[in-house]
Amino acid sequence: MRNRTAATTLRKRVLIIPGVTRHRPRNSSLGSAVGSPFYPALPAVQVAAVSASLSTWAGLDLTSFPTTPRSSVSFSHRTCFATTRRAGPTSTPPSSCTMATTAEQQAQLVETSKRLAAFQAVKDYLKPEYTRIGIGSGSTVVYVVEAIAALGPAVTSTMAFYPTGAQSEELIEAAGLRLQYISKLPADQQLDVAFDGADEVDDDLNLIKGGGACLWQEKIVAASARQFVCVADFRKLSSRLGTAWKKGIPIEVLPMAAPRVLGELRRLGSLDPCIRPGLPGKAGACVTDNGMWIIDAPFPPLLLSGDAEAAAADPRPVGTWTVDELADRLIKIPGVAEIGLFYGKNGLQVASGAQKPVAAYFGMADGTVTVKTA
Ligand SMILES: O=C[C@H](O)[C@H](O)[C@H](O)COP(=O)(O)O
Repeated sequence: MRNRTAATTLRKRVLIIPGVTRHRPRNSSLGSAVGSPFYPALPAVQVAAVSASLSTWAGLDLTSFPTTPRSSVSFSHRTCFATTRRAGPTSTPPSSCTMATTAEQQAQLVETSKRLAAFQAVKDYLKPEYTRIGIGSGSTVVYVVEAIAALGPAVTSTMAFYPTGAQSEELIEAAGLRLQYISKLPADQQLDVAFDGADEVDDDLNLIKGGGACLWQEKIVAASARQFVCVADFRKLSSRLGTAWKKGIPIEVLPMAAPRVLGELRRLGSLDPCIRPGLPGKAGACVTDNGMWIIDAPFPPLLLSGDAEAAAADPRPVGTWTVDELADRLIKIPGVAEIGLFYGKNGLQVASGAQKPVAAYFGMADGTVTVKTA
């Protein structure tokens, strides 16, 4: 009863904006962005509600939420809206979680959030009839593999798993899943689905990836899948790329070209781009699975196409780009192997080669999972 009341209250707060298929609470901080030159049109991303006995299904111990009273962590059917914000500290957990005071508690909260999102994404997108599954890189994907392995051989024995690098290759093998390589995938065939993490996700489901120095193989695997599904925690949910993730856009470069690429990046308005160090594990530059280096290139928050159209009358500040504009410029710089912007189309819009996810799952700090779909 308590939860039904909460859901009803939230539904009453939904604002219907003509021409926009997005749901948002009236008091969302995004409200102040509506009508501003850079944030005039809310993108066509639907924010769906997810809940439903997830803890039971995922086998989670809710007491692992260190600070939220058990009674307030509800998985019964309740509406959960995206908490997307325009800028600033978008990763600040809701007030119900501010009791997570120690670093250890915060870290635990993040891990639990990742795991919740991973189990829900696998539940929703891994169909028993699928045979080819892409597995991305990073700390969140660990839980994706855990969720898949938990389905047991009855479901997974007919599936082959395609890694995006050395880490995911090890994850697949350690989970007892069948390893296969994207180089063996016939050109006229696709993966059924690929799961991967992200460093930041914007309102149009553009992504920043590569924070862990994996992006090139990830992009190939994502673009080889009919559906790419992103799994993340609440810190990654953002309105515009570059607001929460301040380290810059990861760019994989040929080492001998790095100085020239840095120069080009500065000319495009990047604020202090730099070669990522391998420290503390390795002296010198960070070397990717592909023998390349990573340059991290910070830019001012990236606009969506709708932002740019509305701002056409005003000259944009130097270095202010839309995601698509910047990505198209970066990928053309000689020496750039691949960029950590996943942008353009998703698997619902094109038959193959899509970089953007069809859905992004965010484990929230209050124990719910928010899903954004294309
Ligand atoms: O380079 C790493 C990959 O792009 C990861 O998917 C991304 O950094 C997210 O990693 P995590 O799940 O550890 O936050």
